[in-house]
Amino acid sequence: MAEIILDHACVEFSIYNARSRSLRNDLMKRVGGHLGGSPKDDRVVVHALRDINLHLQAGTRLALVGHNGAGKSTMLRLLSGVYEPSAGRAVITGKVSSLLDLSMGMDVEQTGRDNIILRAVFLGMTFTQAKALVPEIAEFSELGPYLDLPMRTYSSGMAMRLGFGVSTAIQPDILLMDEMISVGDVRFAAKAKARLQKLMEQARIWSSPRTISETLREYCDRAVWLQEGRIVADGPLEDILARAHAPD
Ligand SMILES: Nc1ncnc2c1ncn2[C@@H]1O[C@H](COP(=O)(O)OP(=O)(O)OP(=O)(O)O)[C@@H](O)[C@H]1O
Repeated sequence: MAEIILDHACVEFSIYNARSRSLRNDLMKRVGGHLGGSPKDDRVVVHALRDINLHLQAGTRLALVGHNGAGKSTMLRLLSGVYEPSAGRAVITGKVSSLLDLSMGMDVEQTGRDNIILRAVFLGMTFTQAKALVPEIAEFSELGPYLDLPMRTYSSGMAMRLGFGVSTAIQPDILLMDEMISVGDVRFAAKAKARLQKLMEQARIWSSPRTISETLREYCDRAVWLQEGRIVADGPLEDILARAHAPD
């Protein structure tokens, strides 16, 4: 069963060597960080998420809204298990696919073919399952002979196609995305969008902070509004969007 429970979860980042007084003061003012222990301590602690309580069950289509720096990306990383809460609990049940960093686990010195396997294993497949994926990803990514060259010879679009192909080949229970990913020319982008939509329809829990608004309305029914790392509202998408975008 797919389910995510965040129970009074907090995420903090320590920034070391923040010696400059103006930098420290500015950071504290902007992000609510506090100075570390002793007066000689040149550490600033940024509270990226504070006291988050959230329960996502199968069927949840969640949008995260909030200004820059509100904590949306940190929340996705917490939901995917990349970050552990510094306080509180995060209980994640189900297979999570995170389209946040498409090339994580890949090695630019290896060929595209080998990197399909590396990335798939990184995402939780066995070596045998990963090997079986290669023909389908090779066809989807349309890299032709480049597939047998080291990835450092690829353009950024080519690397993106490969990473996107592998990341979307795995059927997740929980799908987390940062934004609608652009993967090349118009024809390929249409093909990629169709693949992504299939994945979004099949995932049991789906969450993203940055999608084009039509997609947000098409796919999400619930929204969480974040401000300075706290949830200030959680409810039906249209209500939250109206509140979040209302003039002060
Ligand atoms: N690795 C990190 N080290 C230190 N501080 C961080 C780190 N990652 C995020 N932060 C801080 O945590 C806070 C929340 O950042 P986050 O990236 O989650 O915001 P966001 O809502 O996704 O912003 P944006 O819309 O601009 O991408 C910000 O103050 C940011 O500076």
